[in-house]
Amino acid sequence: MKIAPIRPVPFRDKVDPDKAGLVMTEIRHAYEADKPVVDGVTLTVGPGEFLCLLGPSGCGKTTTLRIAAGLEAPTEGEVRVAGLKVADPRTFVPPERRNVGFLFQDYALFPHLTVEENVAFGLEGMSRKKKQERARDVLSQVGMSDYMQVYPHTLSGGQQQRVGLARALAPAPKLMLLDEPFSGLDRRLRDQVRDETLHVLKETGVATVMVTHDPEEAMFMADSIALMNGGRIVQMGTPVELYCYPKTAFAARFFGEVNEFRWTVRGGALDTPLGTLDAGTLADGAKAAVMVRPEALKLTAIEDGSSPSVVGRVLASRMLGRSSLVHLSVDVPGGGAGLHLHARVPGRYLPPPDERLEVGFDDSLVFVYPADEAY
Ligand SMILES: Nc1ncnc2c1ncn2[C@@H]1O[C@H](COP(=O)(O)OP(=O)(O)OP(=O)(O)O)[C@@H](O)[C@H]1O
Repeated sequence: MKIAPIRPVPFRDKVDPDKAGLVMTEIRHAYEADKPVVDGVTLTVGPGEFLCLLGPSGCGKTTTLRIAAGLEAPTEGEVRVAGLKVADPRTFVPPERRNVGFLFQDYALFPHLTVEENVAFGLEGMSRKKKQERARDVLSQVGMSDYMQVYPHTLSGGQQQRVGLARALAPAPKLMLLDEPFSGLDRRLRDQVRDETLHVLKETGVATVMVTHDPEEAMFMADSIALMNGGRIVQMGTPVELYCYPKTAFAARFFGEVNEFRWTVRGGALDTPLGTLDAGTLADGAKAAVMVRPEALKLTAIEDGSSPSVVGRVLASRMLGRSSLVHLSVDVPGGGAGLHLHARVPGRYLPPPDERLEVGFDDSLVFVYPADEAY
């Protein structure tokens, strides 16, 4: 299997809508009157761009994908695939005429057809020989040339998924739609299949939208991520923008563990037990929700005779494989229970309980929100 380098895609704001793989404008959808599950979704997926729809269960991401696919007609809004209008209140182009490829978790292969016949099945308007050639080409692209004449039941889950990908790519769609395609695979296989899928899709250069509820998977696959909650896109951007600059407490929490505590703004700043933080636009006296990623905390041994400004007492240390998690208590002014914080450090680092360590932090991974929006 040929592995192509992954090249950056142009920034989506500069994408010509006529050249975009998908443009969805002000999409609304309700299965029951007055209960919208998609509520004003607007997005563009540029040529060759990989966009993940990410969000918690029930936030409307699958419905958004189904609307792009033509498996659902939107109640309001417009959908364009490769420059052609495929849905608006007066237009509805069915899925098979939208030039889209699908890969779903349960998108089963036909058991009575060989791998090659499965892939050739959806090809139209070409001779038998051409269909066979095309099927062979895409099967070679996904590394399945050696299995063309076998039946799907003899293949592993990962191999079946590769055939599913080849079948979806065979008609050279302008847009690929993937709905949690790896969730049926066990973890090790999933990592491998998703890596292969990413490289194949990038080599093909097809615009892709994938639904996932797993932020790590989204960051692994995507050029851009549309984070959804309650039927709306609450933040859209690159993985770095979402992880390092979450605009809301919801986004900060969704992308990974955060240490959280409330603090009051005094003199335009937050004078927290970890150090002084910028209060942003929060007024004096306002309550802030402070969120600190565990990997933002830096732990160092205290040298004899030194007196660091922030000291944490180790409560427990746990090895998690690639990293270690240290539970700490940091004193708060005036005594009391102390702040219970988790620090994530690379590799094996297991300081014993009660050891005292200097605590520093990387302020690019510390976020401050108005407490009334966060809780
Ligand atoms: N065919 C349907 N009829 C009625 N309600 C539906 C239908 N499909 C989905 N829903 C509801 O619409 C809401 C959004 O569902 P959707 O599947 O789009 O969300 P999701 O973010 O993909 O969630 P999940 O990850 O759990 O699939 C949910 O409350 C769901 O119960």
